[in-house]
Amino acid sequence: MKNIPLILMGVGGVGRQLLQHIVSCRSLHAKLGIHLRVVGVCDSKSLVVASDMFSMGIGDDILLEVCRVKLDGSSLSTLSGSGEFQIFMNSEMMKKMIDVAALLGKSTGLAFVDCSASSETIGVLNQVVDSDCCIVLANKKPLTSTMEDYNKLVSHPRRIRHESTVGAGLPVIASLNRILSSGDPVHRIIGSLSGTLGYVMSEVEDGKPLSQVVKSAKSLGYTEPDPRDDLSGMDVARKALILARLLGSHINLDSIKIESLYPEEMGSSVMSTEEFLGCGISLLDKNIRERVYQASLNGKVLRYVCVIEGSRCEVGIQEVPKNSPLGRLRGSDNVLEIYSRCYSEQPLVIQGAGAGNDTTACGVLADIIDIQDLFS
Ligand SMILES: NC(=O)C1=CN([C@@H]2O[C@H](COP(=O)(O)OP(=O)(O)OC[C@H]3O[C@@H](n4cnc5c(N)ncnc54)[C@H](OP(=O)(O)O)[C@@H]3O)[C@@H](O)[C@H]2O)C=CC1
Ligand SMILES: N[C@@H](CC=O)C(=O)O
Repeated sequence: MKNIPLILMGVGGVGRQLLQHIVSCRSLHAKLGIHLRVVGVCDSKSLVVASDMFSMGIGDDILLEVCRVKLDGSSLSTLSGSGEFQIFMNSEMMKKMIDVAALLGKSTGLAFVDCSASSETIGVLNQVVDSDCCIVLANKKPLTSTMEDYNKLVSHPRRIRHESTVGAGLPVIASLNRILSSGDPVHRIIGSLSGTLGYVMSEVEDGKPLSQVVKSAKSLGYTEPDPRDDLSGMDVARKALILARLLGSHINLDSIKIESLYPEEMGSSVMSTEEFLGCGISLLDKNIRERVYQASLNGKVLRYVCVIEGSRCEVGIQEVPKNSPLGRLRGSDNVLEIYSRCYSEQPLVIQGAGAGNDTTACGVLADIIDIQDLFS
């Protein structure tokens, strides 16, 4: 049986769903000759590490209790069953993860799975690649930091997987890698890459107020922890940057033209997420309703579109024909058109659910299985 030891960072919507998938896929994975051994799980404050990380990992009953505890909003330090695991808090966490990476990385191998939404994980990830660890990301921030961080993280392409950073569970990165590795140059990507903004645009088009729709998107697990990351266009810009860098552009986030759906006065330095959702956002209802109406007069609909073409990389609202691939998009679906030498007249089109905890966690799990060859 091939053992894949892993540490999960982030047990929010996606991380919890991943743990549940890992537990429920035990017999399927056993048939494939694979065992996923979870040796550590952390959130923003605590790290739980298996006492016997070389052969046992954290038991499934405890992994499911981790999910229950986090869903209740409690701290991981309230977990029962001491002896099987140890808990490290705050500043001890990072040191412990790097120690575990040094112990397991070059012996059994170890995968760090980042399902957080934080840029604080970049420091750990940068260090554990030096211990030959693998990295699997749903979190876009590590790949959208500086070019130096990016180059370090992708320096061993076999050891990094990040399919869920763009299009959730859709095979976007894998498809692009296949095209690029065959020498077929990609010259244009256009698409709708935000499940939240796709859902928002199609629901607003159906007459619902933006403020109500964004709250639904949050409760459906589509938004970032702070939905302003979606509404500012920043989350789509991160996806665009990941794609542009994959195509070979040496650009940073500040090279991307980004249209925000809210003004600076509603930014995170001015009001909390709760204040924004409680009263700020309803002030945006009228403007978007008018824009939708104006577009409809021309037989068009609004979509939040990402365009990458040569050195041009921009994300923002466009009026598109109702009866076009972008215009027909509904709900949280993403669509991506890829134009290359082989796909010149008719693009390669990838479409489907582009957000949600289940599909995202499936994408992460498939990435972990995809690196199985690196483990014994
Ligand atoms: N939801 C979706 O449809 C998709 C999400 N993604 C990405 O998946 C990631 C997770 O999203 P989601 O689960 O919705 O987010 P949540 O906000 O639900 O969960 C985030 C988790 O990360 C933890 N965390 C925060 N800081 C750190 C840190 N420094 N170290 C370790 N853990 C930390 C949080 O801890 P605490 O509980 O203590 O706050 C929380 O458990 C995001 O990066 C998102 O962009 C990607 C594709 C689709
Ligand atoms: N908030 C994101 C989640 C996936 O990356 C989105 O809405 O697309």
